[in-house]
Amino acid sequence: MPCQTPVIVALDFPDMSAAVALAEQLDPAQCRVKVGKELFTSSGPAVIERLHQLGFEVFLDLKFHDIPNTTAGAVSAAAELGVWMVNVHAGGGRRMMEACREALDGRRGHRPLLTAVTVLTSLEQEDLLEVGVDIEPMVQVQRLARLTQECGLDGVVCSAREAKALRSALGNDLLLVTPGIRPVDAVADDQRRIVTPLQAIENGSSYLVIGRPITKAPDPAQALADIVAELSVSV
Ligand SMILES: O=c1ccn([C@@H]2O[C@H](COP(=O)(O)O)[C@@H](O)[C@H]2O)c(=O)[nH]1
Repeated sequence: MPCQTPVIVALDFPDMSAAVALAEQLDPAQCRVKVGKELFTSSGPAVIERLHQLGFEVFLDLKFHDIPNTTAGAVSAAAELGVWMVNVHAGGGRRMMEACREALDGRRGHRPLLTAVTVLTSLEQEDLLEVGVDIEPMVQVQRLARLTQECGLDGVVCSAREAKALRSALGNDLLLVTPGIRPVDAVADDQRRIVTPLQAIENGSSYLVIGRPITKAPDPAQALADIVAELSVSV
């Protein structure tokens, strides 16, 4: 059965056996899964294949950021793996994002969704200032989201704090993929621009990326079920 919820569980584990052990506790009808830099670096395409065998759609979250030719090749390689979504950094610029979109459009067969990271959810205004971006995260996110939309990508990765403003500025077609999700009683960890699951949906998020509040819970399946139950009043 295809996934019925907007939840994407981040499988941030050091190896394939730990990631698969967690995934086996989850139901592919209740969530998609995300493979990031740690897991993919340790395990490679084999972990994607195994997660597909378990019935999950996979978001390959490698946040490619390089020159256009290199990045277009990387997203094409991700498409070969059959992943559901792949992403780049919007900070790579217009020509990079257009090259990636064109590479996927020119493919035969499976085409993953292509999204671009705007401002990482671990960053706040002081962090941006230190790297020479002297504006609020909200303004920088809107600037990069507009550029992403102009380049014809499917969506952006942002905080759900920015979702409402993006919906009014850019409409309903752009997918808003939002990490930094924390249930009310959860710790923020290294995240800074956090939002609860229900508030994220109310703000206009398309997908909620949730890692530690589920994967580090005593009962991950129950933690996921609790979040899905919270959302079912609004989805
Ligand atoms: O801006 C971003 C982009 C990606 N992420 C990724 O999402 C998960 C969040 O995990 P939590 O344990 O729920 O904090 C993680 O894999 C990040 O690499 C993000 O947090 N923010």
